Amino acid sequence: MALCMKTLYSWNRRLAGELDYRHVSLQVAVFHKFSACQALRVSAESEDNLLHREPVRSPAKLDKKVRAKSLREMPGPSIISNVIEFFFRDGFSRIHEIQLDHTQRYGKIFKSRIGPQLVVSIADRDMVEQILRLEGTTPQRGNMESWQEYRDLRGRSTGLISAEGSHWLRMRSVLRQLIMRPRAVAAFSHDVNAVVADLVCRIRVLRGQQPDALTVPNVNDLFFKYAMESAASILYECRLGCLEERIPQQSQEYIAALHLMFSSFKTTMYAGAIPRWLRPIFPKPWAEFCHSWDGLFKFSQIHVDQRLAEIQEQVAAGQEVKGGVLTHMLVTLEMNIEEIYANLTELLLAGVDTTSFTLSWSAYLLASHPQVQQQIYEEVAQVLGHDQVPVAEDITRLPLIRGLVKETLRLFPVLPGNGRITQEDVVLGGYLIPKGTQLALCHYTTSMDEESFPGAAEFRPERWVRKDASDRVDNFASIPFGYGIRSCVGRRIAELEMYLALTQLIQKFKIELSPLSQPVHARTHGLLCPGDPINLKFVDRS
Ligand code: HEM
Repeated sequence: MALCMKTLYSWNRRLAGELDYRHVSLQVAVFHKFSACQALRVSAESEDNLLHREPVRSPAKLDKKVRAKSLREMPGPSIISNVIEFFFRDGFSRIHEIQLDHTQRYGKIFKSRIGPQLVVSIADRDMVEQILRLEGTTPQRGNMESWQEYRDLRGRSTGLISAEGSHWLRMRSVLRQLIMRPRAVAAFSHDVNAVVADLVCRIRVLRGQQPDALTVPNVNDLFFKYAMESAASILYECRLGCLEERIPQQSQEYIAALHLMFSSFKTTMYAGAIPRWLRPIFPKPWAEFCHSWDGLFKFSQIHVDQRLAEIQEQVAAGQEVKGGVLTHMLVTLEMNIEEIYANLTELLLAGVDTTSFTLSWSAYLLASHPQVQQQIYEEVAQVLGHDQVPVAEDITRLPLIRGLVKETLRLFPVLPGNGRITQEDVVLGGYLIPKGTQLALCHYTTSMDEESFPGAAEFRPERWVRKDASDRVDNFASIPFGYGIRSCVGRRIAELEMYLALTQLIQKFKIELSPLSQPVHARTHGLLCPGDPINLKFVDRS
């Protein structure tokens, strides 16, 4: 399955009659999308080189006695079957299902190829672990050429998602200090709770507008605004007004730019896939791609500049400068101003849809499983009573709330797959994988593995609750935030936002399916998202 982007690219190139595949610029505009597609790679080596690399004895790190097979011997779907799957059977919206299907057909390691491009998909917990544990200091996910091209064009910096090598490492170490340390993130509880309070008010307003006075239609729209507002309150240290009746113009423009980036699958895909020389003939995708980035950067710049001006005024008045993430960045200048713009842009971009889809799925799963919801409610009521507002420290006493989020992300991993480029030769599943190969880590498939998760199709948050200290519930079969040095830098922020919102929603409301709701199925639109609107009733607990 690991093929969607390549397939598309190749298709375009074939249509154009171009046969030189060597400088493929296959990239998706949005990193999360691209990871989910699992297919974007610019091979440093031609397919010939990769496929005909002679089988060798395994490298020293791996089993020395086993003779490794070459990639030529690895099974996988043919080019033509992928073209049919993706272009004639709407494969782009079923990437997660195709991942499962290909694993069943070809095994837990298989290759997909188009021309010189090759992706090796891995759908095995232990192999995923092996790869991620072998990572060096600056792991690479995949090619980010069109992101880089936009930044070069506008004289912008790369941020954490798009940067590589030592530049990435330097910025990562700054951000890690600011948003990954548990104590630093716990300090944001108050800001996030202010947004949760607005979310609760908004739910009351929205349901009041419905005939039954209970239903909130399309909860993802609401959770999108919550995720954006709460991420901005932490990162930009200000409120955007997304949960107000009338959203301020500036925030509306940002939402439009974000929607353009995320919702327009074609924009993000074709921008990277269409070769530069074809842009005069098909100008729209690249133009939309740039337009969307312009909007996202503009928004960050306005907020960063605003905070900078405030700090300058405080300094001029001899006042002490206090603040959070942005203030720290602006005062210490461990990153230059362009890097600050770029990182805030990319952090917000990465943090909104991911969190809002997970919240939507969690609410949907709770509504579909009233007994599980009751169990979690009882835990919340026991620990916090009916009106104590939770803070980060309380979450350790709410194992089922944590289990709820983990189980939601196991069933609906927002990124159903992720990418890595091998930085040295490795032997994996008996095959020699040469340095420079694009790997697709099939997280959706490993999450559904019965051996790792008995009753894998069932929603069981309690499976994540440790019975005692020796009970190991974490494993590489479900790593929704990735693993290791290049894992999600926003994980703790996302978790805080989700824990605090879900705890209060469960405390205040009984969440039920609305009769307006049809069963909701997942589809891939870059990320794994609800394929239909989720309409839920929020019934007051009191
Ligand atoms: C449910 C919510 C989220 C999920 C499931 C998620 C998942 C992921 C995953 C799987 C990766 C790739 C990790 C890897 O390659 O090993 C990633 C990277 C990243 N995420 Fe998240 N994410 C979420 C929320 C957020 C939030 C709220 C932010 C920002 C505040 C954020 C910012 C980022 C950034 C900047 C990267 C790139 C890190 C790097 O390359 O160093 N994410 N995320």
